[in-house]
Amino acid sequence: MGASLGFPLEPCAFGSDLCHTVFVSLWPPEPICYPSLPSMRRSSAPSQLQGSLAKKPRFIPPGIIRTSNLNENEKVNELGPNITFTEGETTKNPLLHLQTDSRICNSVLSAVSSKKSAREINIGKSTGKYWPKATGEVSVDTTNTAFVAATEISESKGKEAGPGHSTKYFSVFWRKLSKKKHKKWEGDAILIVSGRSFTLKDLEGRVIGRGTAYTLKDLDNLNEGETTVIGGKEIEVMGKISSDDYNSGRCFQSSVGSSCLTTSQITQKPFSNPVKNICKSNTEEKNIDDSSNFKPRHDPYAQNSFVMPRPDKSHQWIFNKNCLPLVDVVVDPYLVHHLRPHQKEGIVFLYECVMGMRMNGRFGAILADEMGLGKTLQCISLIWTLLRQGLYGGKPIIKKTLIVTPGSLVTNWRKEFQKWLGTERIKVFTLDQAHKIEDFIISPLYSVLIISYEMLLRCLDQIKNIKFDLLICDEGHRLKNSSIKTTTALVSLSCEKRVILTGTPVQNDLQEFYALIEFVNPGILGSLSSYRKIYEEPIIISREPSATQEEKKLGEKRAAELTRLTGLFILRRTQEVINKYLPPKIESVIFCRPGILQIELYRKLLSSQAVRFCLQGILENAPHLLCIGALKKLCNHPCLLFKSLKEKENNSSSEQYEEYNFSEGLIDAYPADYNPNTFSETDSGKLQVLTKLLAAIRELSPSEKVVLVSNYTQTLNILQAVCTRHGYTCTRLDGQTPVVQRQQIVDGFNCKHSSVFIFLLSSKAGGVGLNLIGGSHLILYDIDWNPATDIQAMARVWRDGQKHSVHIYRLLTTGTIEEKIYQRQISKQGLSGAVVDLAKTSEHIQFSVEELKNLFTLHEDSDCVTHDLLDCECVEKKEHQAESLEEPSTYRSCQLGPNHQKLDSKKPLSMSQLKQWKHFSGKHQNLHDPFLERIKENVSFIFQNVTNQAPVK
Ligand SMILES: Nc1ncnc2c1ncn2[C@@H]1O[C@H](COP(=O)(O)OP(=O)(O)OP(=O)(O)O)[C@@H](O)[C@H]1O
Ligand SMILES: [Mg+2]
Repeated sequence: MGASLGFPLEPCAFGSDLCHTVFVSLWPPEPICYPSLPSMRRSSAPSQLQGSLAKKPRFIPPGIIRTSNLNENEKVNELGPNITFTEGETTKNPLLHLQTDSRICNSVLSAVSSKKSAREINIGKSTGKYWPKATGEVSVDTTNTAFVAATEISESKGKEAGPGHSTKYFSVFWRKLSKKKHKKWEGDAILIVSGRSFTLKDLEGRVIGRGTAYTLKDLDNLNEGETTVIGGKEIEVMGKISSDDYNSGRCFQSSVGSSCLTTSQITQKPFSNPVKNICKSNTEEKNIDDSSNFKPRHDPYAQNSFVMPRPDKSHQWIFNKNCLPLVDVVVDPYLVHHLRPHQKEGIVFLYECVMGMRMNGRFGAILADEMGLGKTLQCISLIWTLLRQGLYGGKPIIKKTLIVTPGSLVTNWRKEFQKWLGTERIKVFTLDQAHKIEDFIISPLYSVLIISYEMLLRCLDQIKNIKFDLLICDEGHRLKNSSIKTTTALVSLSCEKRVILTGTPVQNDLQEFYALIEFVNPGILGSLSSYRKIYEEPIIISREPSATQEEKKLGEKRAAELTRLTGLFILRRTQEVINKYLPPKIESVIFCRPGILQIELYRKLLSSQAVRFCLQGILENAPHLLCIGALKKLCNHPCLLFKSLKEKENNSSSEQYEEYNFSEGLIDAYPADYNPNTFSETDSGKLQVLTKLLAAIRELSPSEKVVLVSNYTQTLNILQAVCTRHGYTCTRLDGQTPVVQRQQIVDGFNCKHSSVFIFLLSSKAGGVGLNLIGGSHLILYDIDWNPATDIQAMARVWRDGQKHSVHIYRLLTTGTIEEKIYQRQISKQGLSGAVVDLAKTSEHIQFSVEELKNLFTLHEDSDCVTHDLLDCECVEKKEHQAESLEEPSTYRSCQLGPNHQKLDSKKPLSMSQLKQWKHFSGKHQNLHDPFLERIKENVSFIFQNVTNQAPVK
């Protein structure tokens, strides 16, 4: 390619003697088509190439970075006399061509020592599926890689197309009709023509003109360069657009995400002639006499070396202005032998993103690996590599890194640095009460600052004055709202290499998704309004049941395009990739029979005026949240409801309770001398099960520990009281725990020699990010509307480093609202494949009257309403009665017939998947699980699933 480019083939002055260890770029290594720099969007439009450019300022849609103000001609001149374009290439983006042309990669690398071929970049070996390429293309193992975004989201209104006509699309310039002499085009637009009607849309997707009654001939025969007047606007046709380009939305943002040359570097730095560069580098070279800089820091040819992908020519062109030799970036072997294959893949992904190798001019990434996959280690490896090494002349890529994380994880980050790099290699600074930001600022020792989101806001002014080259936001889904203070604060930092880490899927809400993307790669999806028009609206419309085929198709295409675009810088792998490193996990959903007092109170509550009011269908101001809250409290323990009723009774401002006569008769249902502080364990089905379970664990596995999770502080108080009653040592982490103490508490629990038996955890306060591998039994005492909260909590113990088999118990009160919430979690969320966001609570859920009716029903005669709903064959055959827990999970009694689906753990558990779990009535003779055996008296039903079960010999 580019054969006609007369590039002077001058070898780089550094050189050949380094060839055996360094891959030296012979700049320019071979003839390259250098690009014309401006936005390439419509440079091929004949109207622009016909000399009319000056009077038609190019319109750049928001979000597309302008490359230069120069016009085409000027740029071509700047390329110098030796550079010409081959015919036809002036109208393309040669760089884009370069990047997608694998030959380029080959030719660059051919300058490398012949050892290269004998050598393998070892991550390729280890995963067998992933191979980094110097071209910036990346192939990712898609079996375990679910790129976040929108496979579920689908799609739009193709109103512009009338029936029976093929729709045509044109890119046009437009301006208002005017009699002025010197008229200017106002912008680019897309003209959609269908039969006798047309729609004109600007590049933000807004309709700026619409009309009918044009003769078919007029509109159908529009040709490039032709001008016409439609709907009061003058247009000039620049070219036809394929329906595919329109449907995918590419025509609106064609330079976004397409790896074409839209880099901010080019915007910021003046275009420089490679010939001049060479001269410049020759002089600079004299100043650089430390040739050892040009050696890779670690031997790239050593066995198991882990070498980062090399840059392609366009990257070199942009970032290696001084023509420094290219040096292999090799991850420290000290780290490499710990890395799992998926972590190597993740490190390459992060490296390519922050280096701008995946998308020119974009340096952001979202690593959305599921919980426990070691996002921390992947980042530490990245930081350590970039701090010490660099592609061009070996110059380190970053100097200072800022890590922002929830308060409870600040110390954990420091400990992870120590764990993986020791104390000597790197100095990290954690900001807390004892360590002030001033100390970080004045000390040259520290290259990493770890800070909580809260502290960031407090020290923002000082932090803004520090130059950070890399910004990592842990549990970064909190940045989904662009107007909150934290996001605004982080956006105000000038650092352009930004990484968000999150274990929570980010694509469920398209606007929040936009906010996260906008944070890491500002402008990549255009302005919010254009994003809405081009992606969000068509996608949402296409999901409505009333959507036409056309709308569905458009929405699907737009969703696919959004996935493609964002997939370049979002990576998500699921738990399965580390399953093999983890011990077995036995997950049980336990349906606990409610106590007598519970049932009585429950009935009373359901017949209360408040509940009746909710069911009348007037949902506005209905007290349904109040009722739901009361039922949930009752399920946890009647004493919780008693306390809140008494509080409300004494509190005259609680109009709500009075208005609906809420406590009417309820208090009377409690024994006259009821004392909530000396509560009885038998009054709550779940508490009875819990105490028996704790006793069984204590007795049968005395060395094992328990994590006990609740969403409510008051419930944790009860659970803590139970621990004290039974003499169990416990520790507690909830929203009130001071941040500085959190890690200490976690460490104390995880310590092998600690005497603490139970870790009481408030899932909302401390669920995210914590490692509680000291515990091997995790009990979820109550259920949250949001499956993400529960999933987060469950992931705390089944993690790397866990030595015991893990038991997860989810306690639900049979027949009550808890079962309904569970069903909602697994049916709605499971079916859509989505996990709602952590911040969503029942306040965000809209309930229909039907749903409320269902919620406010007590099923007293069922052992398990959830199982009744499954339509399971075992009901007739009574198979589950006979099933043994020891059977491997492949031998399930309730396999679905033709509807049988393979378990797909990438999605939350669905109803049909639940059917495939082993399940038993509490009356079952032999549960073959010593812990469950001890509790079965109070249990009506159990579902159980075993992951990573040791093979049966
Ligand atoms: N390659 C590895 N070998 C052994 N242990 C590892 C490895 N990678 C990570 N770990 C350990 O696994 C645990 C989980 O890692 P980490 O906290 O980074 O997970 P995460 O992806 O951030 O999860 P979350 O989303 O829950 O925060 C940590 O204790 C970490 O030290
Ligand atoms: Mg984490």
